[in-house]
Amino acid sequence: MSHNKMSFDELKNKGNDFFKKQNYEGALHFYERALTFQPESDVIYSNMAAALLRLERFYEAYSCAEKALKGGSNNEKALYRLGKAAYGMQDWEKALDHFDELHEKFPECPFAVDELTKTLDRLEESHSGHYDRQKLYESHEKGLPCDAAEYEEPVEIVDIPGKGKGVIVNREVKKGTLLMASKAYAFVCDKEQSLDFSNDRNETVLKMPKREVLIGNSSDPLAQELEYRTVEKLKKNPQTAKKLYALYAGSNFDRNEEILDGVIDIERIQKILMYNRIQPKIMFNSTMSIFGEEHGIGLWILPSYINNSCLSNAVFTHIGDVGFIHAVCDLKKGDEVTLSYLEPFFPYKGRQLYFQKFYNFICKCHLCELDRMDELMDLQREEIFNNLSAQTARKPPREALYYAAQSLVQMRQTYTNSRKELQIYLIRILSLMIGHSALDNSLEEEHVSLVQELYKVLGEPLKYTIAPSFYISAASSYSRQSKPETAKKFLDEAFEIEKVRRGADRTFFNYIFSKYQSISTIGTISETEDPHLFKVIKKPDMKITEAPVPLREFFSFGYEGLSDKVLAKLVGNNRAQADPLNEKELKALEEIFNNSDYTITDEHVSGLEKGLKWSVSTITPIFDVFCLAMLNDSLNRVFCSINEGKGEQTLRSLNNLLTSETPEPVRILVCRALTNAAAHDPGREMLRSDFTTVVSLLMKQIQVLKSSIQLAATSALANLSLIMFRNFEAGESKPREEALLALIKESWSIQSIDSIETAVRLLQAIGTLLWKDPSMIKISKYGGLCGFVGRITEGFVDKNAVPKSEADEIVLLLCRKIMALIMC
Ligand SMILES: C[S@@+](CC[C@H](N)C(=O)[O-])C[C@H]1O[C@@H](n2cnc3c(N)ncnc32)[C@H](O)[C@@H]1O
Repeated sequence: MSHNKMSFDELKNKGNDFFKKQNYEGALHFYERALTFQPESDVIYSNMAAALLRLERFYEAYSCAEKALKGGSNNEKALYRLGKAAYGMQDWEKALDHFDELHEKFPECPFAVDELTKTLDRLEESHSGHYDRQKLYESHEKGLPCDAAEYEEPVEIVDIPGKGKGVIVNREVKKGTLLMASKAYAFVCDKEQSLDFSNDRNETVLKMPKREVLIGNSSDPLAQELEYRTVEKLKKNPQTAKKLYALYAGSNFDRNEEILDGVIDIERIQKILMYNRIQPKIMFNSTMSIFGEEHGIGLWILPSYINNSCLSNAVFTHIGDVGFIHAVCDLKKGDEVTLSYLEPFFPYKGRQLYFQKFYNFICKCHLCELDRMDELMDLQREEIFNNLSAQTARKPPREALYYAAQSLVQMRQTYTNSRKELQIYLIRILSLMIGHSALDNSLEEEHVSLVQELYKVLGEPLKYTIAPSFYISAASSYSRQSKPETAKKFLDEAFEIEKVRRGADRTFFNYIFSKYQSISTIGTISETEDPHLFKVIKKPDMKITEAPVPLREFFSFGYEGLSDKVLAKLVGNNRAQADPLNEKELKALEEIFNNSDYTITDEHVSGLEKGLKWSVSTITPIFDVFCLAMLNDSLNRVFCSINEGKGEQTLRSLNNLLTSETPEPVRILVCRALTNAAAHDPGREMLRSDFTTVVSLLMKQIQVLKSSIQLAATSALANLSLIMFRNFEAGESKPREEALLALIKESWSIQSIDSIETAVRLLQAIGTLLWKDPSMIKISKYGGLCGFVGRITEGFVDKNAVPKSEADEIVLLLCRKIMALIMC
């Protein structure tokens, strides 16, 4: 039937069909046409309200629900939709009135009480500023919307000479006070990065009334998506144009200009986003916080009015799209609220360039004024720091600390006493030293005392941007040294800071801490006497008890899981050989197998040598023994040393066996032998002698879809990464690059990973391979390693869902850690 000839009922039914199929735009089209027959139809208005609610076009939904209510046929639905629309408009009073009426008139309505309770919660938040952060956090983690009201009681927007508009406090407030809470106008979470932000969206924007189109000028997909969502929000709720267009958009735009309804001023929106969007990861380096997992980019209207100070008196944090601003100093009535648009970690010149380039202003805050007066000294400081960075770049941690300690003395001398609290370069050196000391377990004492030293140097405001992660890392160190008391002290300090900067109470802090502290200290905090503090990672089912990156020790395949059948098979297979092992040699291999206290003799060596020449169909029991022999210092030397032993020959034979013609059980054992070879120096030397080939061959084994072979190969790979990492620390970088290239090259042929243990090993191997080397990170970035890491992770964990097991969590954490490494 032609649509033009449809009756009212047919149009209504058609609309309902579309609604059921969740095509709300389609439904609206037919409802609107039905209205041409019956312009006052309350049923149609009520249905339209429902469709508009689904489309989040709250203002129109409200007006349709009002009309439906006037018609009066089904007041229950109309009232409910009216309340929902008011809720979407964040008009809590109105929503409360409608839900109240709904409850009163229709006490049986199943939704009324829930909606009333929710609305009352929002009203309470908007008046008291009390939020259930854990609930918000859990919603966000589950990918659900974060339901929260705005709060702005203690602040006001005013004109600030020389800065345009700004925010002041309208009363005296104490440090830690919540100054505002704001629901983002538009928001994109980092977790969504893997989503395909569709390309044809630009077209939608182009079709709209506009002045000029510049869309797509930003290359960051998150920023582009934010722009898209901002425009979408405005399109759906044009009534919000006024508050959006009132934001600062640079000197070429008059924020008071009347803009016709429905006009999407793209150029202005882009400028508004440029000047006002908040991206904590980049601006405040919040990876340094234990809450660093919550990242995103958003436009928050009220916080957009806050100006910059490099030593800000407030701090921005967010849970999903709900932004919070807390005072981090006591403030007097009328004081301007400030945020640091950029970590003050950056030196003066860098900060100024950043502000000029991205925000078009010259910062005259207290820190910048001091730095400006001190500019010559700052140049000298920069030089000292840059020299130190170059000097320590590829040095082992101990040596790096030695140089840094000297620079620290030099740096101290560049500061006069009057600059006690603002010694950014001292902080930078100390942070660098903390970073180095964290790489070496034997430097734990130094690590902790450096953190303490940093604390003395940090001024109040800096504590809130820089400190918590350092406290946590010192707490972990003490915990590892079995000093739970001191560990707890540091953890308490971290809590005190998080209490101020994000209003965390102890329960929430512990909740987040137990969930995320493992990002930086995964699997390394041992149980302490205070189990509620260091609950940490429970042992996952699959025995992934440790998953550190970079790896701390070599993996090895031990005696567990071997049965006496191996020996019986050895004896049996020996009988079938043309040149069998003699009694003494058999006995010697038995000793290796039983790990009895043996001193190596010629028979141990000759037995293995002979055995390794057996055919692939009979060789497995020999390999079982050979794997164990690799763990023995002397046998490892005999078979692996390049200079004194048969290293070259052994590696060649092992490599030759890693072809597809070799039966899988043998290849598994070869991978295990390669893994175990790393147990001693000669074995490491052997593996180092031809990294590239070994890495390629191991990666090929991962292409076989079987857990045992994948696990053996990834374990060997992880060991190789650790060898390379250690050599890199000692100044050698070339083989690492070659190995990485080989890994990337082979990675594309890996279809699937069979077990979560393998995923963990592989991620650890990759993380260790990249650790701390900018050139490797560059290769990874451009070589597409991120995609590979993402694929490994996605095979096990839905990135947007809550991990179901500890093992899932470890995979996710490793993935995040590697991504952070690559994307930083
Ligand atoms: C996020 S907005 C802040 C609110 C803005 N002042 C307004 O009028 O809406 C950022 C812009 O504010 C101005 N601004 C921020 N901090 C400033 C400061 N410390 N000194 C001068 N201007 C500043 C710059 O123009 C910057 O691009």
